[in-house]
Amino acid sequence: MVGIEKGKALLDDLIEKAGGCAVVDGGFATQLEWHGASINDPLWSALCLIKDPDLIKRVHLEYLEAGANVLITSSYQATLPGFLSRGFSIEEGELLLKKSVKLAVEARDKFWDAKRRTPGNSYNRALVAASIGSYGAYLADGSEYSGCYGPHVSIEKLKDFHRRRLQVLVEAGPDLLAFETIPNKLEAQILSLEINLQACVELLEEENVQIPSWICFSSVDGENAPSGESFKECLSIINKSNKVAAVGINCAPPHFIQSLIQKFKELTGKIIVVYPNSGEIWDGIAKRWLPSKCFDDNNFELFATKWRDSGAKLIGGCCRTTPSTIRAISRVLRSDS
Ligand SMILES: C[S+](C)CC[C@H](N)C(=O)O
Ligand SMILES: N[C@@H](CCS)C(=O)O
Ligand SMILES: [Zn+2]
Repeated sequence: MVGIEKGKALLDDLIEKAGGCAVVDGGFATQLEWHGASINDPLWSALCLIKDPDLIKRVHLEYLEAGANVLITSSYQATLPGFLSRGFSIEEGELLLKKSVKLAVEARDKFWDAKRRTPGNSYNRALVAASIGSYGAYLADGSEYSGCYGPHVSIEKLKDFHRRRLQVLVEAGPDLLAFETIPNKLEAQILSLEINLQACVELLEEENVQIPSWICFSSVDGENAPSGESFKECLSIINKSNKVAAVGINCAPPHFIQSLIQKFKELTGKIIVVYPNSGEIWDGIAKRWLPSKCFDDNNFELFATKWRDSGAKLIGGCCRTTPSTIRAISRVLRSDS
């Protein structure tokens, strides 16, 4: 087995060994902030790649200790234009992107080595998913939750935005790519193969990416992508790509998840991945989380089994969830698998 099939087998194996449902980590930026990192910045969590890489590794280790089977890298808002605007050269920006994968791989390997030395352990090595935040994340105006990219954003522009970062992250050697908070069909479209759609010869195909991806959407109404486009439309495009192993929802309120899993089950045969936020709402202008209908760790524990029973095979948390949330999810999924 080679290339993409080998990568998919690695993911299937992880899920199987985890008892049918593997655990994704939780809010990465949230935990950085809990440790005192100041990330109110256009680079958001990626600022720590410059300022405090040791903290990034520490947070990855905390999520592994909490039971995460998949680590998502610190590259959500790490982009070459973002680094260039801070005075870095292209080469330096590319090194920062690579560093995001390196830090997660080092944490994963350190944790795995320690576990392997424990007699009688049945620990399975975690996978590293390189985060690729949406164009809206880079814009840093909250548009990953609205899908409003304005009239001048074409498929070509989005492909140009994603292409080099995708190449660099793949070269750094993660196990998976995690496209996060995709808010509209146009952006999903560039990530998968749909030869007959507009000018779109899709990026994963063009770049002949040999590791599997997941594509996760945000949602603000619990039924559609934030742009208002239906998930039926979005998934019909993604379903045609063999490069995409899993689809799902991230950073949406947790009370939307159950019905969205049921909807996705009807629309795709791909692995379903869900990692909602706490239910708080991001105010992209004020740059802060507003309280709303929230889940605490007990709710996550209660709902994780329901989400698994509905068909999700990768479950974790996104913004405003912490290692304690992941510990609760991991404990409940392990105890009755
Ligand atoms: C997942 S959101 C909370 C990340 C931050 C956002 N892109 C911003 O920069 O405002
Ligand atoms: N994985 C991202 C958040 C996506 S909304 C991070 O915490 O950096
Ligand atoms: Zn999030």
